[in-house]
Formats: sequence, C-alpha cells, structure tokens
Amino acid sequence: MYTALLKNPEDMPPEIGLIVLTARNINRLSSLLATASTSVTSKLYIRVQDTCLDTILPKIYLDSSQQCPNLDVRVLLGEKIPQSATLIGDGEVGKISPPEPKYKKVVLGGTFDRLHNGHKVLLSKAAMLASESITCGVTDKTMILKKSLFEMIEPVEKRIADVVEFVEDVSDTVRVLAEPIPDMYGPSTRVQDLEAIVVSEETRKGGDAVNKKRQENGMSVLDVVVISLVEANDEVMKESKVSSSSRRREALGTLLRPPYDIPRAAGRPYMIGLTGGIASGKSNIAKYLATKPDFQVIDCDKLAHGCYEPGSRLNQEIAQTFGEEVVKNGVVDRRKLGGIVFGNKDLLRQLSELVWPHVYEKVESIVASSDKKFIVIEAAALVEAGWRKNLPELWTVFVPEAETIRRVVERDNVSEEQAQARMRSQITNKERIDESNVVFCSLWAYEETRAQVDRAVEQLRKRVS
Ligand SMILES: CC(C)(COP(=O)(O)OP(=O)(O)OC[C@H]1O[C@@H](n2cnc3c(N)ncnc32)[C@H](O)[C@@H]1O)[C@@H](O)C(=O)NCCC(=O)NCCS
Ligand SMILES: Nc1ncnc2c1ncn2[C@@H]1O[C@H](COP(=O)(O)OP(=O)(O)OP(=O)(O)O)[C@@H](O)[C@H]1O
Repeated sequence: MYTALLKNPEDMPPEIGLIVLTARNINRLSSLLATASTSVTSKLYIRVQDTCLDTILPKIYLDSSQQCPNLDVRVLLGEKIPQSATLIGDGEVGKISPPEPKYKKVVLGGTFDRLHNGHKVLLSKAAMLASESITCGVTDKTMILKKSLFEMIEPVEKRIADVVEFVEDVSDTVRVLAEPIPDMYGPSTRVQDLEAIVVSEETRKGGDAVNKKRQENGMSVLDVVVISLVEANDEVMKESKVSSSSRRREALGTLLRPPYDIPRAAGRPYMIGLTGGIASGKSNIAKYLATKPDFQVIDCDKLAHGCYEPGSRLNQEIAQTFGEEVVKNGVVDRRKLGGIVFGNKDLLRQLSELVWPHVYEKVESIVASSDKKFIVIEAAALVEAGWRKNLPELWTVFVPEAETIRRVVERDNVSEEQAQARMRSQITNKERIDESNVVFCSLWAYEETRAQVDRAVEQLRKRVS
C-alpha cells in the first residue's frame, strides 16, 4: 500500500506521492502541494474524498501548476489506490464519491503534446462524463504545422500513448479509443452513437463545427460540455494559460534524448556537435560557449576553407569529381564550383563527402592536443556530413522558417526568393531536431538564448564526469 513520508533527510526522496483530500484538509491544499513539490520527485496522486470531485478538480490542477510544476499530478477518478506511494500530510483512505456518468460515449480532441494540467482537466472531465468509453482524436500531419515550436512536437504515437496511459491510470472504468486525426473532425463526425463533446473555452467553436457537420451528415447533435482554461503566465511566449507551447519552450536547453553511446578514451574531451540552418544563430551560441572555461569550440566551416589550399589533395579530388575546369593552377574557382553545386542537393552532398574527411583530420589533431573537458564541433552541415554517429551529443539551434527568411534577407541583402532557395538547399529544422539531444531556439532576446545555453551546460556538467 502506501507509506508515510520519510523523516530522515538522508533517505532518498520517494518518487511517487499521495495526498488524501477531505473536507478537513481541503483548505490546506496549496501547502500540501508545496510540500509534495519538495518531498517527492516524479508523480503525485490526489484522492478526493467526501467532497465534490467535479467542482474541485480544476482548482487542484490550477494550484498544482503553481505549487508543484515539477510533478506529474494526477487526480484519481476511481477507487484505485496507487501502489508504493508515499502519503503527504495525513488523511485516512475512505470512500470516494465520483459523479454519476451522464453519457455512455464522449468524444474530444487535441494535440496533447507534453500532456499538461489543462489537458488533464479536459480528459478527466470526459472520463467522468462517460460510463463506457471516450473517443479521442489526436492531431497529426498538417494540423500541427502552425503551432509555435512545432518542430519539437512529439510523434503522434507517443502523444496517443500518453493520453491512453493517463486516462487508464486515473479512471477504473473508462476505455480510451484514441486515433490520429488529419483534420479537426476525426471520429467525431464518423461515429454515430457519441453523445457529448468536451471542449475548452478556446475550442468551443470547434465543438460547434463538429455539430454542424454531424447535422449535415444526418447524425445526432452532441451536447457541448465546456471547461474553463487553466491559467498560467508565460511572458516569453505571451501565453496566459497552461500550454504545450510553453512546455516546448521550457524543454529548450534540456536533454531531450539520452546521449548516444560512443566510447570515449580516458582523458579525451567529450565531444558535442553544434549545428543549425542558415542564420539560425549558431555562431552566436558558439561564441557564447567559447567563453565557458571548460569548453573549446572548433569552427568547422572555417577549417573547411583551409582545406582548399592551392595544390591540396582536396582540390585534386574536386577536379576529378566536378571537372578539370573548376580547378585552375591548383586553385578552386569557387564561383564555378558554387554554380555547379548550389541548388542541387545531390551534388552538394558529393562535395560535402569530399570535404568532410579532410576537415575531420584537422578536427582530430585539435582534439588530440586540447586540455578542455568539452569540445564543441560547430558545423552547418554536421548532420548531412554523417558526423552525428561519431559524437555522443548533437545540439541544434533553430528559428521558425519565416524568421530564417527575414534574417537572411536582412543580413545578406538578398530577395525573399533567394533566401528561400538557400534555406531549401539545406535539410529542415525538423530533420536536425529529430536527431538532436539538446535544442535551442534563438527567436527571442539574446539573454533568453543564453539562459537556454546555460541550462544545457549546467546539465551537461552534471551528467558527464
Ligand atoms: C482542432 C483541435 C482538436 C486541435 O486541438 P489543439 O491543437 O487545440 O490541442 P491542444 O493539445 O492544444 O489542446 C487540446 C484541448 O485542450 C484544451 N486546452 C489546452 N490548454 C488548456 C488549458 N490551459 N486549460 C484547459 N484546456 C486547455 C484545448 O482548448 C483543446 O480543447 C481542437 O482545438 C478543437 O477544435 N477541438 C474541438 C473539436 C474536436 O474536438 N475535434 C476532434 C474530435 S475527434
Ligand atoms: N538570440 C538571438 N536573438 C535575436 N537575433 C539573433 C539571435 N541569435 C542570432 N540572431 C540573429 O540571427 C542572425 C544570424 O546569426 P548567426 O550569424 O549567429 O547565425 P548562424 O547560424 O551562425 O548563421 P550562418 O550559418 O548563416 O552563418 C544574426 O544576424 C543575428 O542578428
């Protein structure tokens, strides 16, 4: 069952906590949540007894966002008591009285990226209203492209699994039928015997649109159940509600996937790749990292220039691959070569394949003589060059495409079309991010970028001995 909160400060803090909320201690909710925030490390269950669950639930999630944002809070909707949870405060486990479900089948939809307390209220409301099942559409494909930091949205399979796991964890009875949706309707306008749709104040119009389409299709009209927004303040993202965009922003500079398992000889520096698309803010971050006493930054684009020395091995290889006419007297005619490879991904790749081994040689000799603990390999085409597989970590900086175009037009004094062409000749932000361990976004003030980098460096120093 559950144990009381340990008092010995030397004991490891428990992962999972349990608060039993009754009419007696409900006025201490905020302080109980604050206690949980510092005494458990991962998850907090809340069991509400002899109080109206339906009314108190949104307040619990709102207070949790303020008092214990570090915890995955879950208000229990059924009799289930979580195993191996540590009791926070006092309270006897007794009977709970969940509201009678009003419907058999309820529908709802969302993107559900990094499940947050607003999502939990919405899903819990649906689960409390349904005696049989909730059908849940989870947005996919073009539905997510307009969202801020959409490149960081987790795969739809993961978001579906999180929705199902949450509902099955808090509810004893309800089945969840979740599926990806390519438009705002999904199963809501396909499944005949649904009875209600749960939406929030901001998606009420979506609920009305579903009903309009159901009527057009000769289907029954759904009851529209509206929940209030769980509020929060994110000044950087200009959000006034708990939101996935804020969660994505908070994830910037943190470890998104574990480091790759690359063997490292004793005493050898720990290598990190730093990459990003054109005008993403890479050099700015590299410059900042170079100010850290335990870091050395190697600018590969600069090293690459050094490989084109007159008469170099690389120049001979270029002549063999792209024709004698691009190399005159041992010197590469960069304009001619640029004219051949620019705008052609295959030829650009061929050129990279010739250049990168030479750069790698230079990098190796710098690394061998470095006395720093961390070496950052800064390169625009790091992923394309296939270097990711040699490095334990890849750090990527990006900005949304519209900002890239704006920056390139302004910085390089080119037309929007030319800026587009330059951007399109590279791989996409999403392709880089999908391989990255840490991601930065330089869309906001410089101090915000530095805060992301500081977060990454602090975590790195802790995980690498
Ligand atoms: C088109 C839809 C599905 C896209 O979802 P969206 O991108 O908004 O998802 P997101 O994950 O951000 O939010 C999911 C749901 O949680 C709600 N929500 C988000 N944040 C909060 C919050 N802080 N507090 C309360 N609710 C919140 C949203 O309003 C939405 O209803 C949605 O917005 C919509 O129109 N819903 C109504 C129609 C519907 O449900 N269609 C699908 C049926 S299968
Ligand atoms: N944090 C930031 N906030 C606002 N603007 C930024 C930020 N970081 C970079 N920029 C702007 O973006 C532009 C590109 O930055 P930077 O030169 O660092 O990018 P880069 O990725 O090294 O570019 P490239 O690979 O094209 O040389 C600069 O003109 C700079 O003004």
